Amino acid sequence: MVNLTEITDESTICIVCKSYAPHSCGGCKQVHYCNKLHQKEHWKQHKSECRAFEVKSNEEVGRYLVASRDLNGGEKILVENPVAFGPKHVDPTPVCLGCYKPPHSVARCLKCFWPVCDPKCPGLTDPNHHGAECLVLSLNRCLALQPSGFRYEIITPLRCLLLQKRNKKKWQQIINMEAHTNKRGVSTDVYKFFEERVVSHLTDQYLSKLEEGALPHCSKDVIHRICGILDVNGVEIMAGGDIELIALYPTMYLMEHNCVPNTAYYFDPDFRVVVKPSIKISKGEHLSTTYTHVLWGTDNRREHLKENKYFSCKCTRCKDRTELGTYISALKCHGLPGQSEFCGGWQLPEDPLHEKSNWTCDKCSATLSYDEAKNLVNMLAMEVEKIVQDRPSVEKIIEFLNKLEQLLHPHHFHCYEVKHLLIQLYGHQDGFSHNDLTMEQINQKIDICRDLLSINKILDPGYSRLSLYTAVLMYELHLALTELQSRGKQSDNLTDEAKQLVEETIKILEHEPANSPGSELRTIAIISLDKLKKV
Ligand SMILES: C[S@@+](CC[C@H](N)C(=O)[O-])C[C@H]1O[C@@H](n2cnc3c(N)ncnc32)[C@H](O)[C@@H]1O
Repeated sequence: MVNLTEITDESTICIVCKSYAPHSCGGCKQVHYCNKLHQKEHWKQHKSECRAFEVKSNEEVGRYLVASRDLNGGEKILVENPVAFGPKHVDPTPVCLGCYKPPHSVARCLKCFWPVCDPKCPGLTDPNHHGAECLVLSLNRCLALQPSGFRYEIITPLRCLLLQKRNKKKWQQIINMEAHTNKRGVSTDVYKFFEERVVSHLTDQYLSKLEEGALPHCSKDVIHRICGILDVNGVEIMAGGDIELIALYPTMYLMEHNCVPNTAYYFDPDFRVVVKPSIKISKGEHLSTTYTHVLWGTDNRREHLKENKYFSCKCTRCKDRTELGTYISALKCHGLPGQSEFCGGWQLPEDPLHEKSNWTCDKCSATLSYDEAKNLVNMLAMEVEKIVQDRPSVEKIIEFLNKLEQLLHPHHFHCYEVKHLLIQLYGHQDGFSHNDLTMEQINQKIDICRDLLSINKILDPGYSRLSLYTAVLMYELHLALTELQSRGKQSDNLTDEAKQLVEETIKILEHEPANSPGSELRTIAIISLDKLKKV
């Protein structure tokens, strides 16, 4: 029978001498020491980094983080390892459970028979990766011999459950996270979904085969709670290629949501997270991140947050009809019925914090119902999705864009997406290489890039969430400026700007995971910068 207590605990390491470190800094709890002497020795260096924030709480948000001193863009305010991580509990990517690379088509773990990259993958016996859960998965090897015997959704919940034996502190950290269980009752769709996909399968196929008392807390309620905790607090990690994982971090999860976040984060190859301010943060300000997509309109963002994170966002961007002057949700006003001339105004939600607000024009008295506005945007969403998937000719995209701009503000998120596609095809599609473009087309590409960059600057001032979008815009803008130069539009300013744009592209993509589109663009940008320097 499996003895789960035999699996060893991790130790923390002294920052000074790398030996076992049972003490942590009382201020930030982020740095560990073997003894008081090393802590004292390290204080001179540590004091400027210590205690970047404190934990506070209020009724509306629960716990949140507040800057305990003025914070500058570059500094690391939090570096921490995950308490648990693994394949996503919803739509997981099949991975080798030892190293999270794609599994080999026939290689199997020799104990539990789950797919792996190589039976000798070191992570398979490491309890911080596959080692612990392998003991439980081995209890049902017969299932692993069936073609659909691997339900990756259960892995991360199982890893969380196993912490009650392996590391009580981490177990407490997880189980104390918010799960919004009261909004995920038995009759809800979310409950039914997890009951079917995770809870029953994990219980019936594996946990029921454990010795009685091997895992004291493994009832269906506890597993549902863990699924809620992963939904509400889990952070998605792009682990290279198309692989996405999910992780729970012991402090980072306390950061509240804001639709214009003031922090950015990235992961190192061991999934340690590093959080930095993306803009200057003054003492007393709340530290925030974004739980949703920055380029969605207010209605979509708030709906997503309500459904998945169980709160109604009331941030400055959500409160403002124009979304900080970007007009990213605005529709073109077509005036009052019977009116032949356009008033030149924009239809915006009358009260964006009201779930089904009417839309009113900012110039005339024309009004749209919530449903009329929503139906129009949803109908166009399908057309935009098709265009983005099919990537038709540049001519077709321009034609579609003209149609969109008859109905929407040129900054509307649908127009944004189509324009972002257009600037990647202008200069690269057959017959539209930069050489082939007319001056009008090059100038159009330049104008679109500048316009979209100005939106990104407002909605994501520190490039924390739109790094790839921004980097593509900067790189494409540099290509268009370089083409202008090559046509004899000599100007030192153009060269300087092109160089700065490539330098910025490289910087923005600094922490992109290997083999991702971001890291590929970064490599291309490094080569381009080299060429520009030679010119
Ligand atoms: C990842 S947790 C953050 C930590 C949480 N406040 C706690 O005390 O455990 C996400 C939850 O915090 C709350 N929250 C985060 N940002 C919020 C915001 N801007 N407004 C209201 N509630 C928020 C919501 O309950 C949300 O589901």
